[in-house]
Amino acid sequence: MHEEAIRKADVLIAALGYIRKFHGRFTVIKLGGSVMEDPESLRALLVDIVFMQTVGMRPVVVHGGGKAITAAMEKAGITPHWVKGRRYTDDATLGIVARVLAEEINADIERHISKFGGRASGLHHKTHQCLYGRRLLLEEADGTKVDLGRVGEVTEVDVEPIENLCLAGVVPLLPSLAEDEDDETKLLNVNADTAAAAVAQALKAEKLVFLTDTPGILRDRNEPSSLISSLTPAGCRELIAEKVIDKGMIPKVEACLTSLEAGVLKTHIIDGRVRHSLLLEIFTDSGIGTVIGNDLADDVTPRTPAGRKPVLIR
Ligand SMILES: Nc1ncnc2c1ncn2[C@@H]1O[C@H](COP(=O)(O)OP(=O)(O)O)[C@@H](O)[C@H]1O
Ligand SMILES: CC(=O)N[C@@H](CCC(=O)OP(=O)(O)O)C(=O)O
Repeated sequence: MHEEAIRKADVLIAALGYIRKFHGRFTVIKLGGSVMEDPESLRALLVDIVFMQTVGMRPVVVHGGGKAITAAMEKAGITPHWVKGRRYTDDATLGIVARVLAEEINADIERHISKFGGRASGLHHKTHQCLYGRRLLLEEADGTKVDLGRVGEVTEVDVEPIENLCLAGVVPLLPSLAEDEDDETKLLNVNADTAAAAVAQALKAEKLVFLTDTPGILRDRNEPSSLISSLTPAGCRELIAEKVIDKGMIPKVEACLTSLEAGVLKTHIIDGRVRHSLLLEIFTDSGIGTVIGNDLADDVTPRTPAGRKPVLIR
């Protein structure tokens, strides 16, 4: 019992350096649909976020909810349709996206955070809109325009309300919806990874953390022990060219690279299904997922069975 108590104190002391280092700094946390599907994982993550806020860090949550949107569309008899990794968004789909993200998921996260003793507040078109954007225009290789409907990209972030909530000890919660800068009565559906990157850049955040359903970036997607602990932007580009980084991981890594270029110090891709993954990544030397930063080395050393890997100062 005595030993166990001392071990607990050691853990607290080990966290102290990180708490000091990140005190008053913004960490943008992106919650993806895959993580939010599992109530137990979500609960543990929200407790981590309450912990971060309580010790004086400034967590800011940006969330998607792709799986819940798909389920709601199917219930409404609309078949989801994907174009270049984005959900084709007609007006009926946009209505569902806005309802599911802002009124259901956002409100649910807010309720849970308050149940765990924290304070959180949704920032969106029903409360206070902070993300503004324009329609996303993509082209095929032959120059033909791709029609994505009401899909957008963020062009501007109103940082003041986000900062004010953080200063007041409240966690801001932003769904990945932007107001159309060409028509203020309309919304745009934004990929949540790119929305999180836009918020991290605007806040000049210390960290941008993606919580997803894989241990991090894997060299072999079917082999969790092939986790790559740390990467440089150049290392990421090589892995994209080699198609080791593929599919849903591409927008995440690209969001990491643009954020690093814009001054965010470190970006992380971690497994939101692991209990307290956020605390383990931020408050321990070894972390649990992949960290991408300008001043890191590409570290592809496999982990030992105990999950240890070379010490890395994050
Ligand atoms: N090298 C890689 N390492 C890990 N996952 C990868 C890699 N390349 C592609 N992926 C895929 O990316 C997925 C994560 O992206 P996505 O499904 O969009 O997550 P989310 O819903 O959390 O945003 C993983 O489940 C995996 O299938
Ligand atoms: C344009 C576009 O595709 N938008 C996404 C927004 C939600 C999202 O990105 O959710 P995840 O993070 O759970 O994937 C969508 O409609 O699914």
